Amino acid sequence: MSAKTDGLHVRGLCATFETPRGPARAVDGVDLDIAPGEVFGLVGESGSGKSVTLRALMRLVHPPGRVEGNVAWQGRDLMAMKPEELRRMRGGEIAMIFQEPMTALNPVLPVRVQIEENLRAHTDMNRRERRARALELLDIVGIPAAARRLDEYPHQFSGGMRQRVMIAIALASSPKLLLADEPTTALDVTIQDQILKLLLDLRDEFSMSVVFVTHDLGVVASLCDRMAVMYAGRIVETGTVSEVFATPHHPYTRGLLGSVPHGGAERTMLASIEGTPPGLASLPAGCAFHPRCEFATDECRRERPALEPFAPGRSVACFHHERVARAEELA
Ligand SMILES: Nc1ncnc2c1ncn2[C@@H]1O[C@H](COP(=O)(O)OP(=O)(O)OP(=O)(O)O)[C@@H](O)[C@H]1O
Ligand code: NI
Repeated sequence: MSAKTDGLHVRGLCATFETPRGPARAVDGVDLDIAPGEVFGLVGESGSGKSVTLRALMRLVHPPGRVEGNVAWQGRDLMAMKPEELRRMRGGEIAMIFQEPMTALNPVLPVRVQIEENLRAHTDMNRRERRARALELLDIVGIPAAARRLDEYPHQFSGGMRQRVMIAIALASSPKLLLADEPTTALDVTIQDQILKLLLDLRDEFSMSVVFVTHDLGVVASLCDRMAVMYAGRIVETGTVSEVFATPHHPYTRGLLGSVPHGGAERTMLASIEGTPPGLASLPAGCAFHPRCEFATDECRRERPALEPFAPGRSVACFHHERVARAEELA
């Protein structure tokens, strides 16, 4: 593992669950490098392992689930951290936001108390400073009449406002890394846009890194610097967003991007691809994507392609990636 001391560096991350059909590797050898201030998009079909990746790297996969691999954050080894140290890190330097805010919010505590709790746990502010900062945070996330709303309970907020409350709580600790798992999917489009814009502003203000899990390619195009595409627990392609959108090298990426106009930042969900994703406990031999792939050859049915660099900053796990890229250029 490299000795880089800033950002997030993940090597060989695996997460395994026991299922009635045998062990299922939901995350299988994932590598990630996220620089400070970088916004990184993680995409892939439902079940490809995006959420488990985020949980695994925060060590939130509980037994009998197992996690292996190396995760270094600012030069510190998250996998070797004591539970106490890890708890301080989570919700502190590293914050997480999810699709469903009610799971992250405490229904019986006013919003003010929840923000101030987080400030108390993760900053050395005194009581007066915490009060002032709580108000400021609700303001930052764009909640109107923040002073009045501070003493309300989560259920008194609408879906979009509740999402903002969750973000305000997450940001109370001034995180350096935000793990965002489809935090806007449940909201209507205008509110989604406001919250995404807010996240970008906050990225600038706090210079935090963001790992963004989403099904929305428009979000990736307008928000993210680099991206990775996951299939059956593995990363099959990575690169800058503009390069991957312009010339996908993996047939799966090509399929996902199918409906996106080149360089377009329209709100476009991942295209659906013919066939279904494989069951994790019974992956096909060779490349897991081969049964759905129009480029597949005997080699693909026999051997599993490794994720390999083919250009600066670009990697792909496909024996035929040059053919795929050419097909894209001809299209
Ligand atoms: N606790 C668990 N026990 C067993 N299997 C699990 C567990 N958690 C997740 N999985 C399996 O791991 C695989 C990856 O799930 P994950 O939630 O990461 O997918 P995802 O890419 O986030 O999908 P979505 O886009 O629907 O959120 C799935 O097959 C899922 O069923
Ligand atoms: Ni998920």
